[in-house]
Amino acid sequence: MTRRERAPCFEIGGLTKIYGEGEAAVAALRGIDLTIGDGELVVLLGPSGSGKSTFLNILGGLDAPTDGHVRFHGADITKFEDRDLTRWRRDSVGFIFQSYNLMPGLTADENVRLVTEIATHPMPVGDALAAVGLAKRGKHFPSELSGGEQQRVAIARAIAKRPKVLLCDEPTGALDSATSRKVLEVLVDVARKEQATVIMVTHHQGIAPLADRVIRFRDGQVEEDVMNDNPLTTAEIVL
Ligand SMILES: Nc1ncnc2c1ncn2[C@@H]1O[C@H](COP(=O)(O)OP(=O)(O)OP(=O)(O)O)[C@@H](O)[C@H]1O
Repeated sequence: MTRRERAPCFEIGGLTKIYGEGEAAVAALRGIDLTIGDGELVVLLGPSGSGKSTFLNILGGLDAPTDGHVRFHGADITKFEDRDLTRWRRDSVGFIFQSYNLMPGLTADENVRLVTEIATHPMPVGDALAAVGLAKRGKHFPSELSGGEQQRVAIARAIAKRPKVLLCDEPTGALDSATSRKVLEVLVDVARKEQATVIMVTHHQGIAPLADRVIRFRDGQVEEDVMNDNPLTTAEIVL
């Protein structure tokens, strides 16, 4: 599907984030204008400190901008009361981080259940683990799983609530290339099947050809924004 055919998921305008004040002020985002379509798979690249994580955190309602708007299906999430923002985040957004953030004292099943118990339309825990190829590992604790398996549990946890949006910050940052490929395959596969909008921050240029669109940040601004009408599969990319 091309950009013209997609309904807008996020409409972002004048997005600005300044941390600190006076001499210590750091401008992390300097007026970002972007429209991201429903179901789009976006890879976000850019040097360290260019504002990628800040952008992702604001889109996911984890941080507030200094100025600008973020409309999600028409509603400006930056204007939401805390309670509405929390509910929106809980219902609509799945996060996947480089550090898997699993609860070490809970099994894979229990880690996923933490989310399904509070979600509005969750999938069964077993289905979420099956979707990431870990149907038989539900009774295992994180310490009994490899890094790639732990990240797949984190993906299962993120997709189990059937989020409209998946925000991924360096999801393969801690993984070797073979494991990265497996994790990306699961991520892309479930995102396409569930028709989630996926925004993936990475330092790894090799991941970019997977995306429908590649956006590059520099100094808190969009330096480049390129559509890709023929994304490669995870088997085809060079990692
Ligand atoms: N809580 C904070 N307080 C002050 N400055 C911050 C804070 N968070 C981020 N920054 C600054 O904002 C700028 C953008 O940071 P951000 O983490 O968004 O960049 P990034 O592109 O994700 O970097 P990396 O690739 O290294 O993760 C950086 O200069 C950073 O030092």
